[in-house]
Amino acid sequence: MRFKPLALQVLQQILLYAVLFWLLVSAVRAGLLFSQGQKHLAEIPDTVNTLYMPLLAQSVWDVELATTQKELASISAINGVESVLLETRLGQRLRYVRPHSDGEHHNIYRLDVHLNHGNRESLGTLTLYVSNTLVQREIANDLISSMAQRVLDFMALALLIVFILRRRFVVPVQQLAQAARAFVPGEPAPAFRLQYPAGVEDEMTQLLASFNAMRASINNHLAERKRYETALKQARDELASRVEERTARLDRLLNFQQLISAVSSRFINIPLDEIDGAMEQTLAQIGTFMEVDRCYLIGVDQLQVVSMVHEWQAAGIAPGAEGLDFAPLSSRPALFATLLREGVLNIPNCRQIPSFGHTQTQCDIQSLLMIRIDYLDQPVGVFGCDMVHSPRQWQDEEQLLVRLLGDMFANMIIRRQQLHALSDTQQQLEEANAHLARMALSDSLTGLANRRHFDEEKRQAFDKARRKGAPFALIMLDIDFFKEYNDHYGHQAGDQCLQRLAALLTSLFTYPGELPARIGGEEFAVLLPGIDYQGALKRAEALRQAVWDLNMPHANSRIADRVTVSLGAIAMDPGLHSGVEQMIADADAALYRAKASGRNCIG
Ligand SMILES: Nc1nc2c(ncn2[C@@H]2O[C@H](COP(=O)(O)OP(=O)(O)OP(=O)(O)O)[C@@H](O)[C@H]2O)c(=O)[nH]1
Repeated sequence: MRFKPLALQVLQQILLYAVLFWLLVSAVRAGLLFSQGQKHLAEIPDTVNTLYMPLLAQSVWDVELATTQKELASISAINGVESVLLETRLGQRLRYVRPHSDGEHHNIYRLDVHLNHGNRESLGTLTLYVSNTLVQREIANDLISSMAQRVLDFMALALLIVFILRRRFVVPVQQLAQAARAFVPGEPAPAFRLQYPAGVEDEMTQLLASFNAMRASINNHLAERKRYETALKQARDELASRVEERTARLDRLLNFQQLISAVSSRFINIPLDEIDGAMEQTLAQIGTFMEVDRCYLIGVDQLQVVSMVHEWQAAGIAPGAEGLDFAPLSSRPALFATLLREGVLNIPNCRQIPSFGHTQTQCDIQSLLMIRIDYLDQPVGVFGCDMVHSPRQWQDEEQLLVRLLGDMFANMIIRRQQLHALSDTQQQLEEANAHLARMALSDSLTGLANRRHFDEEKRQAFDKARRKGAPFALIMLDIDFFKEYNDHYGHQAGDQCLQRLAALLTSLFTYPGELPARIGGEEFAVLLPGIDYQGALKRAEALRQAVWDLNMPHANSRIADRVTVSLGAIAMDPGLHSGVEQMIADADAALYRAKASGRNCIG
């Protein structure tokens, strides 16, 4: 857009409105002048009659030509009178034309020339030639001169207005515009001043004040906004760091939960032989998670005697609980006594505790966190973590973790103790059961298989031999004159005799499947799988000879000076023996035959 100075615009506006105003005023004025001119023209005859006629008539009466001409000149000078013609009754014609007249006239007035006093006889005729143009010209001249005057006035006034406008308005506005252009929001600047008369207060000074106020307001606003932005940025940064911290904490809590969950699921229904390994594994997990240098679990029994020690160390860290022996905790350094009493030891800086270095074997520890593990209000152990390389301020959540793990360890220590007790009981029970089983199957006096055991085994051996078509034999034997032996040596000696014979049988029949048994008071039998009749006879003879060789004195025997036995040997004959009982009966019969044949022989 083209720049157009404000003063010029104002001037043009004033000129425009002034011209319009002047045109209006001039039109009114022209109308008034025209009306006055018309009236003046109409009044010319009366004016001449009233003002000029007396002197003119007197001069004509007196025939004073000079005066007459002078009067005619005066009449012709009346505005609108183009020329006058005086025609006297004496035939005199005097014409007087207005100077610079164009000879044009529109109205002609004829006036009778006569004296007003005395003789009113007509002295002649005065003819007036009146022209409108003269009046119009007069009006035009008036208007032109008026306009010229006003133009001059306006020019002077306009120059004055422009000068004042420029000094009081344009220049200050330009200065303000320049100041506004140079204004940099946010940069401090002194209040702007105008080159303006001092002590004046008007719209311009108000505009200046408003401009300065607006500038100050913008700067204040910007400063406040900057403060807000700074505060907002700080709040945002703080929020971001809190979110980051919170996220890390949540991650840690999640890992914490996963650790607790992993540990608890590991410990559920864990068998006794895996508990110690699981504790070691858990300590390693906890130590790694908590980023400590050592963590350890010490179990104590009801007398608070150390019963279990597990420890994990980070790489390059020496064991701390290695030196612990299995002695009462109360005999330990004061540290443990304090722990047993207080329940927890949270020592961020061990070097600040003078007694620590003297009482604790692990003098390298800088920080430690230990808790007493309780079960049903009784101490069952100690769980702790050490920092060796650097001191550590233990966090609340770490203490919580240690407590939770302590509770889980408490259960495991108790479970371990209970499983150990249960295992001991089971072992005792198994031993008792085995003893009972042995008791049920063996003879209490001699330790040989008893009758029940013999009956079960003989059936199985018989069936097996029948099934496989293998040979199978058995020997039955009975001490000769044992009643007399008892009678002579006493029942206790009789028992010892039975025991010696049993020991002999045990030493002689050691092949797999061979079973010596006591089947009656002084009756014995031997199962011989895989042995035929000839083999049975040989083994029976060897036995008889061995008994003989024992040389147990028997004073009341009627056949020898020592204890002897009679034997019956029989081998399985599938054609004769449909069951083992038939074999037993045959063996019994053979033994009977041996007895009948004089004893100390094989039937
Ligand atoms: N000391 C002792 N004696 C027993 C035991 N069991 C049985 N006897 C005795 O063994 C004796 C068996 O006597 P008998 O059946 O008459 O047989 P015997 O005297 O050996 O005569 P023969 O067999 O015909 O040679 C009885 O006197 C029983 O009291 C035992 O466990 N200990």
